[in-house]
Amino acid sequence: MAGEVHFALQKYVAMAGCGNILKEPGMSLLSSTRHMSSNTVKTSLVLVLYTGGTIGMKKLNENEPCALHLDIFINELKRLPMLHDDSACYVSQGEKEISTSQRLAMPVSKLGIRIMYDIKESGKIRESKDTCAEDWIDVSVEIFDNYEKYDGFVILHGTDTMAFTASALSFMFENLGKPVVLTGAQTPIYDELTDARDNLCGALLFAGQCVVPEVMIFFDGKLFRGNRSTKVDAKSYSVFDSPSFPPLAKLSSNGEIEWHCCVEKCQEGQSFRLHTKMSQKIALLPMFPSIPVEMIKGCLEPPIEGVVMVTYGSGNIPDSRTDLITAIREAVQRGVVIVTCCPCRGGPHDVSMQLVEQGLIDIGIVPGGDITAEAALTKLSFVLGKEGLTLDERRKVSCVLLMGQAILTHTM
Ligand SMILES: NC(=O)C[C@H](N)C(=O)O
Repeated sequence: MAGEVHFALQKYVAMAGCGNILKEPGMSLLSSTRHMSSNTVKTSLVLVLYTGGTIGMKKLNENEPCALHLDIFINELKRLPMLHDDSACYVSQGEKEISTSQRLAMPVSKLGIRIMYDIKESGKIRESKDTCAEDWIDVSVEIFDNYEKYDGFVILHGTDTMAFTASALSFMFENLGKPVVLTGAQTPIYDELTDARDNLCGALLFAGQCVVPEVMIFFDGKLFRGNRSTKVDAKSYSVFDSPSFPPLAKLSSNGEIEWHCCVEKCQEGQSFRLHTKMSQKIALLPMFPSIPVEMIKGCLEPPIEGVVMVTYGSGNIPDSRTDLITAIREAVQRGVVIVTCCPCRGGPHDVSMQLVEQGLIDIGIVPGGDITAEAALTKLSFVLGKEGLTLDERRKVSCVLLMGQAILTHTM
């Protein structure tokens, strides 16, 4: 079991503000690409998994609500020159076509690469408000089953729960060596004014021509680390942000990519693995002044095995409340893993937070540092779904920053 936990530590590390080291891995993608269509134009192949969301919503009939139709979506893409170049010659070199997909080809990019892509439905097609762990499993299995065949993956997803899916996948994939980029839109691709076309183009460009071996979200010109992202705006095109981590890269209007983070490649020779056991015995507990102890007790009761406690201010809980602390201690002694998350920007990075964190540790709570609620919940779900971990290992793996020491660096 210790070995299983260790994989994550060895995977790769991304550091903020280290300049552009992705040129190297990017080149290695090109040289390893299996799909060369001619001597001059290099090609890569991306699988687009369509799960639903506003990006594909279409009203077919006045009296009916908007619905999602993959065929109509693909026909729309074929009409858009930035997303399909009909004149492109794309010979599949003997590779078998998947029956439910249709291959499209982007125009040759600034880097001289022709990105070709297949589109396929994944799981139940729906708005993302209804997404659940089964959908994460469906889409992860699609990627796992098609891993060798494609150079990168794009997941079309509704925005409401995109950060949950991105976070969950980042934990479920072990030793991922190819880019997985989630995107969607504020308005359908069929609208005259829409972010859908730019978002899909950008996601394809990153998935098809860069080696960034992680799960990411591309939106409004920015590429975010998936498990650092959160939905912050329901109206503007800047839907996502990663509050405690800079965007990995930005795509400028002239198609140039500006990298902000270094991303190291995953361990050579380690095979890609998928973990699909996700516990649903988890809960989210928001702290607020005068919170009734009954609410805390109710939230910590069996069958719940893990709780993400949303702290207030710079990461505090009302720890002068003995009724509350007693309830928490009892739950911790029963084996419940309690991890904090703090919605306040910069909160847990404050030096004084070391004292707060020490106080939380003394009570038995795992300080989650600057983890997002989405990442904390999905990480807990992943950790509690893992068989054979001791309680101590569960707590250690759930923790992001334990006394300043980074644990599971790759995932956060
Ligand atoms: N813009 C969107 O995609 C929102 C939509 N309700 C969803 O999450 O499916």
